[in-house]
Amino acid sequence: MAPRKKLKGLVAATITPMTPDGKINLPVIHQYVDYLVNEQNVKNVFVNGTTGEGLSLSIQERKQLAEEWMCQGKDKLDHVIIHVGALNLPECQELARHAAAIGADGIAVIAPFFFKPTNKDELVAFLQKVASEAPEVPFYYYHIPPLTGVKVRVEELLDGIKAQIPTFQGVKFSDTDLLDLAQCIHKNETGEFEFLYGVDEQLLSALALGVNGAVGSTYNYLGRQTNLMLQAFAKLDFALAQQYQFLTGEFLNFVIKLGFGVAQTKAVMTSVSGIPMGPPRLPLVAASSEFIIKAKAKLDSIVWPNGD
Ligand SMILES: CC(=O)N[C@@H]([C@@H](O)[C@H](O)[C@H](O)CO)[C@@H](O)CC(=O)C(=O)O
Repeated sequence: MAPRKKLKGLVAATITPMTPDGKINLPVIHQYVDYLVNEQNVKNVFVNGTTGEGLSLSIQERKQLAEEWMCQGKDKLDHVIIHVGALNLPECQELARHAAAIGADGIAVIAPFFFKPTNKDELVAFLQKVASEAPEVPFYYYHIPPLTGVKVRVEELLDGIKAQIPTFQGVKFSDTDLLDLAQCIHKNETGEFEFLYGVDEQLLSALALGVNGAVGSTYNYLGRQTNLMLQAFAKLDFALAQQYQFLTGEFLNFVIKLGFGVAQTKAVMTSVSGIPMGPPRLPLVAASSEFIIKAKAKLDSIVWPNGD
């Protein structure tokens, strides 16, 4: 087997394009891949996660989307990570086997959040049963306590994890607890695990702690500017890196006040890229036209450093 390319840099948490009548819109993905690669310089994707409304899709739809991303991303994308988390173990396992069969570069799993694991051992037991169905595929734990309500600290979860989950590759860390994140990276002295940060408005702080990359919704349409922030950081030009973070933050601060979630992300992406992302699926409802106009005007008003 060829040595695995290390996952670093930006990963777009993909949106699931939908038709106006609410079906998944697979033909759009070809254009979507080209847009990410050519316009945003983003070559990694995280499919069927939060932004992709993964938990609102049927198993069949999730498989079709995973297949389409693999097919359209071939020779264009570096990493296609498929989120296979669900509320029940058999569905997670089925999706993990499917992701392995289609050659996914990694799988990720959130904690189940109806009946929740109450401690590290229960959570790891669940993750292990999913990971073992795809024994050749790198496994990421998707930590997103604001949505799952599962607050097991990741630094605890890491202790002994490789013995229980030999494919354990890292964590998609979508939480603001930077103490937990810092302790994870501190424990990862040998660098065997990857940490991908998931709170886009705070990425610069996570870079300072040593994360390998980031998975997020805004890298769909602010990937180019965020990549420039990563470059500035790598060159130790912290003042420039801060400017980029402040400006992406200015946009997010503005839209968060208006009410910002996956439905609004779909609308912003449609308006920035011109690719029709369609409406979200219930219980989410489409962004208002007032939101779309205000968000677009805000984005257009931002003056990026060096005219980028
Ligand atoms: C709660 C949430 O949706 N968080 C987003 C962020 O990218 C978020 O949209 C961004 O930081 C703006 O707040 C990601 O962490 C989600 C994500 O990566 C995914 O779709 O799987």
